[in-house]
Amino acid sequence: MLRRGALALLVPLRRRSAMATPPDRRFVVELAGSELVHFSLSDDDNNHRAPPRCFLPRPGRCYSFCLPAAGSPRERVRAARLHRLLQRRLSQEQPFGVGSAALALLSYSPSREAALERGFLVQDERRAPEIERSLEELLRHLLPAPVHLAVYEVAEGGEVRCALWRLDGAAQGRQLVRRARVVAEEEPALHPAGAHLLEDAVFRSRGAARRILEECTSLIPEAKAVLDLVDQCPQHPKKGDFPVIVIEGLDATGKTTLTQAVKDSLNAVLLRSPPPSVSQWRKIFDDEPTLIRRAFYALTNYILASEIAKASSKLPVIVDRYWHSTAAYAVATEISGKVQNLPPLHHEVYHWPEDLLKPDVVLLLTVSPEERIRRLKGRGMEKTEEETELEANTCFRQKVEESYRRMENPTCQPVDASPSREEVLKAVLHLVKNQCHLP
Ligand SMILES: Nc1ncnc2c1ncn2[C@@H]1O[C@H](COP(=O)(O)OP(=O)(O)O)[C@@H](O)[C@H]1O
Ligand SMILES: Nc1ccn([C@@H]2O[C@H](COP(=O)(O)OP(=O)(O)O)[C@@H](O)[C@H]2O)c(=O)n1
Repeated sequence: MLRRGALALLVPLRRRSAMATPPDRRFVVELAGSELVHFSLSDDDNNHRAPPRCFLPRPGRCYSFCLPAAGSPRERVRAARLHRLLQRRLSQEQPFGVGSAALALLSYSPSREAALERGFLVQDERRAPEIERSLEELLRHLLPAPVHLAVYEVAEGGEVRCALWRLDGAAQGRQLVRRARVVAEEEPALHPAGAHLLEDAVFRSRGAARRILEECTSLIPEAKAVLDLVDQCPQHPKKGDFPVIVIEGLDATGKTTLTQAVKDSLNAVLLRSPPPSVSQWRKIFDDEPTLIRRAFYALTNYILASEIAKASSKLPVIVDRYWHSTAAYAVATEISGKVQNLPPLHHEVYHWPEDLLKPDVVLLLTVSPEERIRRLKGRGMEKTEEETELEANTCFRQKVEESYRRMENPTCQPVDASPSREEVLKAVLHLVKNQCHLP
């Protein structure tokens, strides 16, 4: 049974180019442990490059396919939701999941940034015929024809060979498009998804995020409610005369505790992000692909901005998370691999949006991983999927924190939040009173 709105996904994605694999197409797959493997397909007998570090379980087999990721907001929304649906099917539904794993695959062209495609590399360690059969059936059912399915095997001598098949619609037939060797490729200077962050995950303006959620109203009814709330907010709310201080940081660094204490000490207004007016819809959007989820959080920051503008005309304002959370988690989610794969310092993705009310001070609470886990356990609350991800995935946590540290104008000023509640409060009040010229 297709999920709500999934049938609408079948609105034809942009027709794929007739050539299945343009000449300079590259692939990158993220293995367990955040290791990236870059490779390409070569049928040039003079290309004696070795196969990539192996993504092929022996004596297994692998399959891969991709969806276009670039295009209009409508095309990107449908491709993102289709990708999310496939991710669920490939990890939760029989016969997948048992003895097979679906890894995130990116297909890109070094010469054509817009040619980014997102897909999966399915590892089948048992070479089970039902995996190939079920995968083909899934692709015929969910993806607009023609679909290209690559099948990888290890040939004698350790070579990795690929057969590329073209599946035309519901008909059972498939045509062999090409056979090629799989060869290792150098890691490009910039992560292939980096150039797309600004339109796919870190929105540069209220309009850019709005255009994505507008395309969701027929698929997610709550999107309309969010858009209505955003549209009631002034376009460029002005900050009042009182200081606006934002507290940022990973889960369980002590933001909730500290912001409450600072509120009491400064007789400030405490605002949280996302604001209460939209928090009932978070679970719905947290369940969506990054493109839609981050557009939701980006828009909630604009709703929060109008609340900050009003509150800061009367009292100091302390904010628990704001735009830096949205951007840092978006970057860390979209950029696979390790910290070194993040966009470089001063990249536009770290710059505050021109049309969003800017705070006076942003403090980044930092604690050791061990202290965070202690506090997570101490909090005893149900862990969100993301917190579980953070706890399980040191690499993801490092990418979030490093993204926070790279933010500019305003920067996120690190504050050691490991000491006691009282000591952290004292240090923060000292910082804030100095920087905001408070008595
Ligand atoms: N300075 C601190 N020292 C020890 N425990 C703390 C400190 N600050 C917060 N905690 C505890 O850590 C847990 C997480 O704090 P919380 O404020 O909820 O973090 P966040 O809002 O960043 O997720 C809570 O149980 C809280 O009581
Ligand atoms: N302005 C914001 C606020 C939260 N978020 C997302 O919401 C997640 C957790 O928010 P939360 O408030 O439940 O987490 P805690 O503050 O309780 O640690 C963050 O990890 C972000 O992914 C966001 O993207 N943008």
